[in-house]
Amino acid sequence: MTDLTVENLSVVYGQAIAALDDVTMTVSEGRMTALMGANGAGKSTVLKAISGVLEFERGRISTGRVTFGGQQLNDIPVHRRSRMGVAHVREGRHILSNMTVEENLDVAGFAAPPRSKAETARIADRIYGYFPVLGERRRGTAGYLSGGEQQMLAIGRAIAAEPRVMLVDEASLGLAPMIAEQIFEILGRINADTGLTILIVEQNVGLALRYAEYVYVLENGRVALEGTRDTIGTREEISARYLGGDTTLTEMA
Ligand SMILES: Nc1ncnc2c1ncn2[C@@H]1O[C@H](COP(=O)(O)OP(=O)(O)OP(=O)(O)O)[C@@H](O)[C@H]1O
Repeated sequence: MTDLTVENLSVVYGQAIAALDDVTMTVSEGRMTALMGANGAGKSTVLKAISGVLEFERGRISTGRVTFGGQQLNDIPVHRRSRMGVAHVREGRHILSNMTVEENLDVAGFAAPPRSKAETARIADRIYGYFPVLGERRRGTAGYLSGGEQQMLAIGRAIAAEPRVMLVDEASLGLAPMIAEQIFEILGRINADTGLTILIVEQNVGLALRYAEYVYVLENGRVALEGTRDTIGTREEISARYLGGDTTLTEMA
């Protein structure tokens, strides 16, 4: 099994800021798993420790390990992790604003092993199949896309690298509920069609519980709750207990 595991992971930024404390999680192959929690709970740090970008932020794993398919990732540099199939859609939609949609996908494909022109076109077509609006605007400048379209492109760029596991950080942030729902519906479809393992960080409890099969909730850098979608509790309970009862985070159109 190509499971992704985080075992007894503690992470520190700089000399002293403890962001994660003994976190253990399993992201099972082929599943969509969600990681929830209030602001500052440590959600993004988990994703950064998995993809390796932690090192760019003066963060380090103080104890514990990250493994993918049984192989320890801790000391493997970011570019090699992405070659191994770990894709990270970071918060804030990292796209190349001055390039076209098509160029964004081409450049992202360089993270994968070299491929032919025909293969590149086939993968782009698959991405346009999931996100038709990107296909319609393939020659348009990425920076002029709407927020939702830019989020779609950020996800498309991850898929262009043909990952084995995709980490998606707060895909719904700042988007209209309908657009966020649409993006999650597509993520669910990609997961179902291709069996791609997906780990989402999400503050919108309603969305996370609708699309993820298994859910972890972080509180102050520790796993406070975990369970399957059906057993973990209602979105009202999770919101009240772990997100300060902020219903704006759980409301859906
Ligand atoms: N680059 C950094 N340098 C120093 N401290 C950091 C850094 N990144 C995060 N932290 C701290 O680590 C803790 C966890 O942050 P993290 O971003 O992982 O939380 P989060 O749950 O993703 O929050 P949010 O929902 O606000 O994005 C917080 O206390 C945060 O201030």
